[in-house]
Amino acid sequence: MSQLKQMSHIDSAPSTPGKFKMDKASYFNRVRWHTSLAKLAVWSFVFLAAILIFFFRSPASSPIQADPSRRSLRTYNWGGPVWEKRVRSSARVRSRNGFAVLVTGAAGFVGTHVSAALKRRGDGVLGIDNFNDYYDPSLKRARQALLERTGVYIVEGDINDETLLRKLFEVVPFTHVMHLAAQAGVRYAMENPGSYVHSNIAGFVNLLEVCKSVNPQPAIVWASSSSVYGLNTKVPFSERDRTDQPASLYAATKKAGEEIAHTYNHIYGLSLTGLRFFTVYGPWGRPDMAYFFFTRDILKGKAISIFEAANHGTVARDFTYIDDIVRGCLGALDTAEKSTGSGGKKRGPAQLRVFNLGNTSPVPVSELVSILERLLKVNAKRNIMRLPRNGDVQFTHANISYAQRELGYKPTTDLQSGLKKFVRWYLNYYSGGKKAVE
Ligand SMILES: O=C(O)[C@H]1O[C@H](OP(=O)(O)OP(=O)(O)OC[C@H]2O[C@@H](n3ccc(=O)[nH]c3=O)[C@H](O)[C@@H]2O)[C@H](O)[C@@H](O)[C@@H]1O
Repeated sequence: MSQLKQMSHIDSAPSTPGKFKMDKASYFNRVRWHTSLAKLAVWSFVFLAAILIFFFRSPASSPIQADPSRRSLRTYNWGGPVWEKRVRSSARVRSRNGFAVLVTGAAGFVGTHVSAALKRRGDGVLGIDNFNDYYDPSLKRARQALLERTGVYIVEGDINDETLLRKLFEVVPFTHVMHLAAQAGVRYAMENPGSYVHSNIAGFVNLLEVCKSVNPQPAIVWASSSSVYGLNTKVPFSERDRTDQPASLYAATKKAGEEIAHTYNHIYGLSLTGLRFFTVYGPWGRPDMAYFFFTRDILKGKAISIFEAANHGTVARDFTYIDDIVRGCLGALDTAEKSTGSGGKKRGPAQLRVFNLGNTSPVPVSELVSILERLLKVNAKRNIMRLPRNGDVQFTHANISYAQRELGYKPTTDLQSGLKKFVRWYLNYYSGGKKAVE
């Protein structure tokens, strides 16, 4: 700065002492020099501002705009002695013969409930979740806070991050993995197909790659879906039925997951149990599911679309309450045999299972709405619509005898009782419990 001042002073000094002669060329040069300096400063500022706006733009608020590639570009902070201590402490087993379980998708609906239940009974639990914005991430943060109070730590990261997964297994020799991280939702698959491939296929393969190579290999229980039954018409759906006509890309990725599980079991001796969940609902549920947004819209006085099939055919679901699903998940973990491989090689045949976890009593969607109307004491504005061709199937109905026999699975909650608990939670969570439930 002082150098600059000095230079300009020397430049403006009269060439002949006593006579000040204006040197036009040097004056204009100086003015030009100042102007270009100002221009440079302005352009640098604009350029910097553009870069800042690009990087710190707020994320897309609607799930429809969410971009999985942007999600996968996110970097997460992990590592260091304090972090490792937290991981170890969360995964510490506190009961005799308890498990050390890595729960993927721990900030998700089922993940939160399963993690809490495992922790309650003394198992060590560590969660991992990428907190993506498919639906309101603040709900995921609230679930995280809930789990933190019970001593479950959720590592923020993606199941596609191999380095992170390897690190987790280095810090904790997990005996089990409860794999619930997934891109869920049947209809959204038409809008963002890449996110299903990213989470349900690439993410699953990455997880299995890590699991097959660690010693000891963990046993894996993971979430498949009732949607693999696709366009089947024979009910109730049995695990022995065909699953080769999926109606959505979501269903196709879950079906692919079942085949991928077969491969890793066959080649590497990984113990794998797939659970076909049937439309799980309950407190802390997913806002993209019909029972959840019907509740929100009915309360707002907004019309809801109720789907029906051709010729006024009923659309129905085998809605399954979260606590029943949690019992099924724990039953699957408790009966999972050890993986048989080591050093990335199979050493003997390993367990491979698939179970339906449903309620065995399908309820028409119109009946679901009637129950909600009674609980909320508000009449819904019903807009009856033909079932769109965007991945939905007309009905689901689980045969659960295999899970009953092998896992001791026995659902006990009917839709009316389960929705009552959901509505109570919903009103409490969103409006401070001001509205009453019958
Ligand atoms: O069972 C499963 O495997 C799947 O269950 C649900 O999928 P879905 O049964 O389609 O659940 P919702 O999206 O909540 O729909 C429930 C019912 O409401 C109907 N619906 C949905 C939306 C709407 O606007 N109107 C309407 O009538 C659907 O056709 C369906 O019959 C989940 O969203 C999937 O992630 C899960 O894998």
